[in-house]
Amino acid sequence: MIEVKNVAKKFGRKKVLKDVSFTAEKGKITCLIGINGVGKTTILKAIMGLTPYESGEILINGEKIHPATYEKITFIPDTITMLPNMKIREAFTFMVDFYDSWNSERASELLKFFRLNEDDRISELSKGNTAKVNLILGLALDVDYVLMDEPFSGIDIFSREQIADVFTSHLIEDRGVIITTHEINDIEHLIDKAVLLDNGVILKEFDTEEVRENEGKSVIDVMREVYQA
Ligand SMILES: Nc1ncnc2c1ncn2[C@@H]1O[C@H](COP(=O)(O)OP(=O)(O)OP(=O)(O)O)[C@@H](O)[C@H]1O
Repeated sequence: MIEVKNVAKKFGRKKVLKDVSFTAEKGKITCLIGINGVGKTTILKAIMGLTPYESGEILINGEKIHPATYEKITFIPDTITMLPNMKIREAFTFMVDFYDSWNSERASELLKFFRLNEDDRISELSKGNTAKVNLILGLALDVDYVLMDEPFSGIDIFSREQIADVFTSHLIEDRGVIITTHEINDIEHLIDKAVLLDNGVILKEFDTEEVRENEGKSVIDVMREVYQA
């Protein structure tokens, strides 16, 4: 489990995170929802140990992040971090060199799933295909948790559907996934848990299926109640 406990973070004098607490479990897709600039990326970076925070605590499987944790968790940023002149194949080789947890078989399977060619150069890919390669770079790692920053942002409906298919396939297996989004519509049916963020605090954290069954409400219904209250 990933446990974010009372995390506070400032950039200069601006308090971006005031008191953020939530959990994300293995085997579940947790979605961190909030408008642009609310601090979603900052939370993912804090979980990864990529940005310091003033107070609070973040635990991954009960432990604070340490070097060995990077074989258990990965972060897929919203822009690709590979050099543009690399071919997809070269990006994969780079990953092999850096991560013990790289699973070449899964990478090939994902490449086939997305109908991409390993000889394609990253700089020559469309926006949607770049997003798919970026996703493969994270999903082909045998890790417990995958953090994805806006994986559906700015890409066409067919690419979005293809990416959504990955979430319901064996390629995710029993991993814990945290996705951020400011646009819930396309992914509402995929997520197990929603975490609503605003003004530096978590306004609500809920099990989407439970709320649907017990209260007959969709994620959007709950968002309306919470954000428009
Ligand atoms: N390195 C930084 N220095 C100063 N301010 C920053 C820095 N990084 C982020 N911020 C500010 O912190 C706030 C939260 O940013 P963050 O990127 O976490 O938001 P977000 O919810 O992920 O937004 P988006 O949906 O647009 O990606 C923003 O107001 C942003 O301007």
